[in-house]
Amino acid sequence: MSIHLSAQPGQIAETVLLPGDPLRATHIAETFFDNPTLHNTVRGMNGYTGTYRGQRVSVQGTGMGIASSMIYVNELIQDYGCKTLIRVGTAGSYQEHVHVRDVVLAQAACTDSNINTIRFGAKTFAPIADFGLLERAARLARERGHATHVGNIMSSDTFYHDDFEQYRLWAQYGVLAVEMEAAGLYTLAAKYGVRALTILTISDHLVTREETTAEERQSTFHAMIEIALDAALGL
Ligand SMILES: O=P(O)(O)O[C@H]1O[C@H](CO)[C@@H](O)[C@H]1O
Ligand SMILES: O=c1cc[nH]c(=O)[nH]1
Repeated sequence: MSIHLSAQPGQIAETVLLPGDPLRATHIAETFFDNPTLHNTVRGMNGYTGTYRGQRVSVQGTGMGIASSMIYVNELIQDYGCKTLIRVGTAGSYQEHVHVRDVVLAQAACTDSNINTIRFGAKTFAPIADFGLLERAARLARERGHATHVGNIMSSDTFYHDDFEQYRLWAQYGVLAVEMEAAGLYTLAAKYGVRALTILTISDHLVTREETTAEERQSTFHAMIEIALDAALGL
């Protein structure tokens, strides 16, 4: 047991998928895992372990934002020995050519969060994905023909910005989309020497203002989940 997870030692697999939404965790376990067992309900943050194509795998909801998700990532690595952490999340597109339902593989994550100012002061740290995982995921996405983009994203502490248009600066620098956790995940993965990747599905569009429903966000977006599970096979 850790402070925020009630799983017993050994109950969580070395590979963990990390959706922000705990109900997406339930959906993933029920749809993709064989023999899933629920190992956490503390704070309603559902976590399950099962097998996928014969390999043990877990899924753990992290809540929204870097602050919440880093608590789970810390405990999964330090208390449960997890080695491969793949976030499967939703994101808002910053770019006209990155459409709703497209997949984004986050090669790196900018952030407006203070997490790395606290660590590194005025010097900046570049939070990046594990290259091996990224390469596997990119190959799988290409083979499956799913509209997929690889590049930089923004992990923001703020969902509702006072100035909606502030995203345009990041868009000018080629940032593809915004979510709220990847920079924290990548930073902790670097600190502890484990693999991490963030795979996102575009759920809404800051340029066109197109949106998906909460139901779609919770239970569809299967392409990214299959890419995440298959990219981790054999690791
Ligand atoms: O769909 P999830 O994984 O929660 O990810 C995105 O959705 C939430 C905001 O609606 C934030 O957590 C953001 O990162
Ligand atoms: O953080 C997020 C997630 C989805 N859509 C957004 O606009 N922001």
